[in-house]
Amino acid sequence: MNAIQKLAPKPPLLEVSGLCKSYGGQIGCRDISFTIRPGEVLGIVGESGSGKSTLLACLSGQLAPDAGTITYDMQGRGPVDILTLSEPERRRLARTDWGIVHQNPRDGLRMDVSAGGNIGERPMAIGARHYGNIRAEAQDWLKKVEIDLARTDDQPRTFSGGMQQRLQIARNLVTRPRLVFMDEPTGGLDVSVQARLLDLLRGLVRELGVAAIIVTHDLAVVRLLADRLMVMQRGRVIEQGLTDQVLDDPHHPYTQLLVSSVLQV
Ligand SMILES: Nc1ncnc2c1ncn2[C@@H]1O[C@H](COP(=O)(O)OP(=O)(O)OP(=O)(O)O)[C@@H](O)[C@H]1O
Repeated sequence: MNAIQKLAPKPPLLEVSGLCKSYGGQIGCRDISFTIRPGEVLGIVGESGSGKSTLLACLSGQLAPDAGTITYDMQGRGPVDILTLSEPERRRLARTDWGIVHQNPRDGLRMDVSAGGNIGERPMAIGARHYGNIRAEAQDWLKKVEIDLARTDDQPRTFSGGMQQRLQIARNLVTRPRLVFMDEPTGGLDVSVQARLLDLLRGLVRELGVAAIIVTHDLAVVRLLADRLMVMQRGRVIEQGLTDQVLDDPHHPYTQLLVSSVLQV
């Protein structure tokens, strides 16, 4: 790589343009455009009903938008409009290049499969076959997310909420995805458990250089994890920029309310 190539900005990993989704007459999200570069973490905040989950569901292929394009730089293939991918192609993308961390770990884990099995399933789904290696990798990830190896063969239903969430994170990161979607990853957990989980997430995201889109009500979460921030209100993006800039010097009156905590999101 020459000096000019080193200095050139990385091409976008994800490019979203004019994305709209309505439910009948009800606006879900409207005219959303942004880009994410490899390794970048984008936070999305806004009050309840502002369209965060709708946007995340469209981006991660769980919901079909009414208009707009979502271009993803697929490994070995280059930029593709994910809305034109076939269903098997999109499923493969979701298993390999992407991770999805749900607010409720029950939505992202198989509760009747052991903790080790929950992690090992992902590498198996993309071709890993050697049982010893799969188990070793699963245990390596259990260690990374601070789950006692003695619990490898236990089902997640016997885990606490915080442990389940850490297991869900390990399950998603084991295949080293390039983009992870997270919906309120610390929601529903005790404050002390949230703080530890956030620390862990921050370390893993940095170590792996993974890009992430994090939807949250919690400004502390974006302050700690997100490079850039998008603020949504009534389905639209009303302000976006570097996280510290938006939070320290908010321009839109709604963002000012959010930051001054007058408004409970
Ligand atoms: N399945 C649905 N049918 C009809 N309207 C919906 C549906 N899902 C969402 N909406 C509407 O779309 C708008 C955006 O909702 P969305 O769930 O995306 O917001 P949100 O910001 O994620 O809210 P929350 O923080 O409460 O999860 C809201 O007005 C909501 O009522």
